[in-house]
Amino acid sequence: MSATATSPASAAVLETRGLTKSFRGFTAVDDVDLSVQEGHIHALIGPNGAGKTTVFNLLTKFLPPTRGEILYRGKPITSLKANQIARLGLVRSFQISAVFAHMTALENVRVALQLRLGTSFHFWKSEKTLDHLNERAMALLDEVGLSEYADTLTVEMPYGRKRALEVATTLALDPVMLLLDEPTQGMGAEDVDRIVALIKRVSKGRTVLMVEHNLSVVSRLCDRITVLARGAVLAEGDYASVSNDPRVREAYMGSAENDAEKARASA
Ligand SMILES: Nc1ncnc2c1ncn2[C@@H]1O[C@H](COP(=O)(O)OP(=O)(O)OP(=O)(O)O)[C@@H](O)[C@H]1O
Repeated sequence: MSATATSPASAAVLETRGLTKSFRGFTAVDDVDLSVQEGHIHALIGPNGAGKTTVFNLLTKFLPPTRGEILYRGKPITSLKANQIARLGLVRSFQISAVFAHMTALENVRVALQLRLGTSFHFWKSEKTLDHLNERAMALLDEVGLSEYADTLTVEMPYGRKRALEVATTLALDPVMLLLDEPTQGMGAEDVDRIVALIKRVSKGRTVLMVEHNLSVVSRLCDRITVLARGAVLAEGDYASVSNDPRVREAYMGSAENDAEKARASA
């Protein structure tokens, strides 16, 4: 989606300016300027230790920055807490703890819907309200392809399906923007394909920022990619441009060499 000529800044949903995080003198994230455009699926990639998780944790308020600013639709949100940005529509997904193992898939989505509505217990005693909730929860399960798992205990669901359930519980919060932390981590090829299709589907009308190691997933899904190396932005662009960038190739190779060196040293 391109910015209009008159208001180029207004198309950014999430931005950072000079975002920096130091851990006892070690700068893990160094002066990062990021701009995620409305409607994009944007990936944060980079070799091991590049600072991806730290940036993600800063954006989702799991960590406070040492310096810099975070803006949502042009307004500073640097000092807001995770629940406050969730209320603005910025919702983090893919935390396996976000679903309750001993509840069914349907119950999990219903709890997420109740959390969003946040109304009193008394309110939930109405049969009509409960019916409405069940309907909405079933629709969300259907959206992520889990209708047939509605009455299955989460603990008994295959790993890939649990992650799809997390997407359903996230959608229950009605996000404007989804923040996904390694959505295909630990998955086999079949589950990866399913999650790719799912992210494509649920990204319609939304903005997505994801940290992802699997470059094939990134190439299939993402409109824009920011490559981090040693805490700083090394390159940015679409998949073709960043994957052909010699600096990006070198950063990945360098990290592979470092890993090999570490492995040799510890052998
Ligand atoms: N709490 C912390 N205390 C000290 N150093 C940290 C902390 N968290 C991260 N780091 C360091 O910051 C750097 C960036 O780490 P981060 O986990 O953000 O990288 P990453 O790109 O997500 O890596 P990976 O792909 O391996 O998950 C690393 O050198 C890491 O050791």
